[in-house]
Amino acid sequence: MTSSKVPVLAARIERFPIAGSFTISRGAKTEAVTVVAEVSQNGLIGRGECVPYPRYGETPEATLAAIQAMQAALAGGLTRQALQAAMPPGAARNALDCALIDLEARASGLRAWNLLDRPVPGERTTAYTISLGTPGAMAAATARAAHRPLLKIKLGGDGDPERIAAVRKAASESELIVDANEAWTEANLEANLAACAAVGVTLVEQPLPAGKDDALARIKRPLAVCADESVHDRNSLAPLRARYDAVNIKLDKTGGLTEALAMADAAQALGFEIMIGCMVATSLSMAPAMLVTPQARFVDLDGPLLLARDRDHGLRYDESLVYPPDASLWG
Ligand SMILES: CC(C)C[C@H](N)C(=O)N[C@H](CCOc1cc(O)cc2c1C(=O)N[C@@H]2C)C(=O)O
Ligand SMILES: [Mg+2]
Repeated sequence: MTSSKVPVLAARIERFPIAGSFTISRGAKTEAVTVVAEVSQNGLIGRGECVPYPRYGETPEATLAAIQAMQAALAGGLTRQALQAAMPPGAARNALDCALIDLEARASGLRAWNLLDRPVPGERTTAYTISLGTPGAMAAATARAAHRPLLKIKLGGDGDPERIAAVRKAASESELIVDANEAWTEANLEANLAACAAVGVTLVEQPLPAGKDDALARIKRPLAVCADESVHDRNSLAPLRARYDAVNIKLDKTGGLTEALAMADAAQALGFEIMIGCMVATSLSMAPAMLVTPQARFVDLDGPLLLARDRDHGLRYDESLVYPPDASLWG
C-alpha cells in the first residue's frame, strides 16, 4: 500500500458474471462490466465503482481513460467539490466522486452519511427485477419471485399487455412496477398504460424514448410515470415536471453521490417522487446509493442479487431487504 501524502489514483475494469442472463428492451447481458477507481493517500484507500452505459455513449475503455486522465489534477489538489465542474456527469465521475467520499470518510473516522450530514440510512425493501421475455417465461420467473414484496417487470413493446397480465397472475400479492426502457410509442402508450393500471401496477418507468416523450404531458396518466433515460442530473429536472411524476436517480447518470444528493433535494422540491436505481453492478455501486434511500419512495438496488458472485464485504441482502454498507466495503 502506498503511504504517499499526495493522492495516487489507480483504476481498472472488473467483470462479474450474471447468474443466467438479464434482458431488457435493448438486449441481453451475461456479465456486469464495472470500472473501479481507487484513490490512495496517507495509507488509506477510497474506492468507487461505476458502470459505463453504451446508451449514453459510454464504454468501459473510454471511462477508464477518463478516470486515469484525472491523476495529475488529483495529485495537484483537485477537491471533490471541484471535481463536479472538472468532469461531465456520467460513469467516470461517479467512480471518482465515490472514491473521494470513501477516502474522506476513512480519513475523518466518520461514516459517509455523517460526513455528508445526511440521514442515517436504514434497511429498505428493494425491487427485484424480472427480465424481459415471453409472457410464459416471465410468468415462470415471477412465480419464483412471488414471495418478494416489490417486483420490477421489464417490458419491451409489442405484447406488453399480455406480459403484464401473465405476471400479475403469477404474483397476486407483490407490488408491481414496470420499466419499458423507451420501448413504447405514442401509438401504444395509452393502451399499455391502461393494461398496467388494470392489474394494479404502481408505476411505469420510461415508457417513451428520451426526447420523444412530450405525449406524456398531453394524456391523463392513469398511474405514476417515472423518468429514467430522460433524466440525468439536476439540470434535466424542471422541463420534465409536466411529463413525469417520479424520477429514477442513478449515480452513474448524475456522476456520483455528491450530485445525486443535490438532485434528490431538487427533485423533492419540484414535487417528484424519487426512485434510487442502479445498473447491473456489485455492492460497491449500491453502497453510496444507500444514502439516497431515506428520500426514496422506491428503492431499486438489486444489482448484486442478479450476479453469480458479489465483492467481498458485499451488502447484506435478506431476501429483498437491503442493509446499509459496512465500513469494510465503503464509506
Ligand atoms: C440488476 C437490475 C437490472 C438493475 C435495475 N433494477 C434496473 O432495472 N436497471 C436498469 C438498467 C439496465 O441496465 C443495463 C441495460 C443495458 O441495456 C445495458 C447495460 C445495463 C447495465 O447495467 N449494464 C450494461 C451496460 C434500468 O433501470 O433501466
Ligand atoms: Mg430504467
